[in-house]
Amino acid sequence: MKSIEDLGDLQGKRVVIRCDLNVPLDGDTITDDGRIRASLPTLNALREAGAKVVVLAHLGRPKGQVNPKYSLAPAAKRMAELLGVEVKLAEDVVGPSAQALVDGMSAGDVVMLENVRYEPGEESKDEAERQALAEKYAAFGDVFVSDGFGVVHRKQASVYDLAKKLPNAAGKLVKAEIDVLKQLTEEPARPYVVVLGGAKVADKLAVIDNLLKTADTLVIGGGMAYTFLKAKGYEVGTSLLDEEKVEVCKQYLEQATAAGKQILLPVDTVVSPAFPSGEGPFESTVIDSDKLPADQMGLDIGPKTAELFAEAVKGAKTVFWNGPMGVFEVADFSKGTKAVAQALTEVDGLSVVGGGDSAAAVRELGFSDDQFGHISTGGGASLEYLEGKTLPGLDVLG
Ligand SMILES: Nc1ncnc2c1ncn2[C@@H]1O[C@H](COP(=O)(O)OP(=O)(O)OP(=O)(O)O)[C@@H](O)[C@H]1O
Ligand SMILES: O=C(O)[C@H](O)COP(=O)(O)O
Repeated sequence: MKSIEDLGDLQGKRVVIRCDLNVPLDGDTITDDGRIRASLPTLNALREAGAKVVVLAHLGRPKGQVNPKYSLAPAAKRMAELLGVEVKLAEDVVGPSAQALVDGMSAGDVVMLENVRYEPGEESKDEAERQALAEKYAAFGDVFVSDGFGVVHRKQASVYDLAKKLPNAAGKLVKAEIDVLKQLTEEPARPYVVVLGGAKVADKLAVIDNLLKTADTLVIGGGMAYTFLKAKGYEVGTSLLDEEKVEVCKQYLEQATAAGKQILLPVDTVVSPAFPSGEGPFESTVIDSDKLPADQMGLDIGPKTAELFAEAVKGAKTVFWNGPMGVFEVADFSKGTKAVAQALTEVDGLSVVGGGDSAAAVRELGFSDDQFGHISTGGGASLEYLEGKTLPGLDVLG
């Protein structure tokens, strides 16, 4: 994997860079700008080298449709503030607006294209469709820099196919993330505990198979937990559930027992009649996990679980955590996430938090970055790296 220094003299060259600017938003206010800050070292280095910097990024999952809700406008504005230079945002991804802005660039300028996921080709399973879009991205640059670590697990046009079309290098963020995550794959100090939560249940259940081989204990909370609770034969009310994965979760539980590994699940749950929206206050009750009423939704781990999980975390020598334990954005459902975050700060060893919302959660709940060994910008990407999987966006570089 080359570094940006290996790309030769960048003075006046157009550098297309893939960043992960998938930041949490409340309306159009960014609630955590960590991923934008993490992109700055590479962007600054490119500008200092005299490059014309063309930023590609996604926000959310607009599924190939233009949708102003997923515009990169807030990210472009924040990037401009942090860089201290103008960041012009194109009105389209590869259309006339993008072309005009790229054509008008001078050395050191930064232009951002609109959300790459507005283009159906970006996430297409059809390689030819992705390639055709990647060709258009490539026409905007002389070289490509991959720095969106949070998205390197996706085989998508701006992450994977584009790298095949231009001389490429990994950015500073990608390099730095790998340096830390390597410590977790190469003989981690034990006990090694992995904590999983969040809402991307289908995506992240798949990593458990391999994590069961490397980690000593898996702690499962957040939206991930209910598919496991169902696999144990419990009813989960209206909680987040991936019905198709119940059988797989049963197998994971059996696999763990056979391998002498632990999977810790919530013993109690904070439930509410509906997903919280608006200002609140919200009704909430603590219920044992095997007694969830049919009309209630689990939105946080309960206090007994918080204690159980915190003990497991504190006893570890290596911990990786991805995915909040509950809907931490709402104070009533943030206690479990806070308890786990607190436990991570007390670990006598390496503690790593990964993921857009997970990083946002620890910061929003009052913790500072230096209380953890590392805060990774990658959630799914970090998990797949830890699994030992080949990540398309890394594999393609070099
Ligand atoms: N019990 C639950 N029910 C519904 N949503 C939940 C529950 N617990 C947590 N969440 C939601 O999960 C979301 C975060 O999940 P996600 O898997 O995206 O984590 P992440 O850290 O952002 O990782 P990545 O970077 O891979 O996206 C939060 O918005 C939170 O409200
Ligand atoms: O938030 C993330 O994990 C990355 O930005 C990737 O987003 P995705 O899961 O929608 O591909």
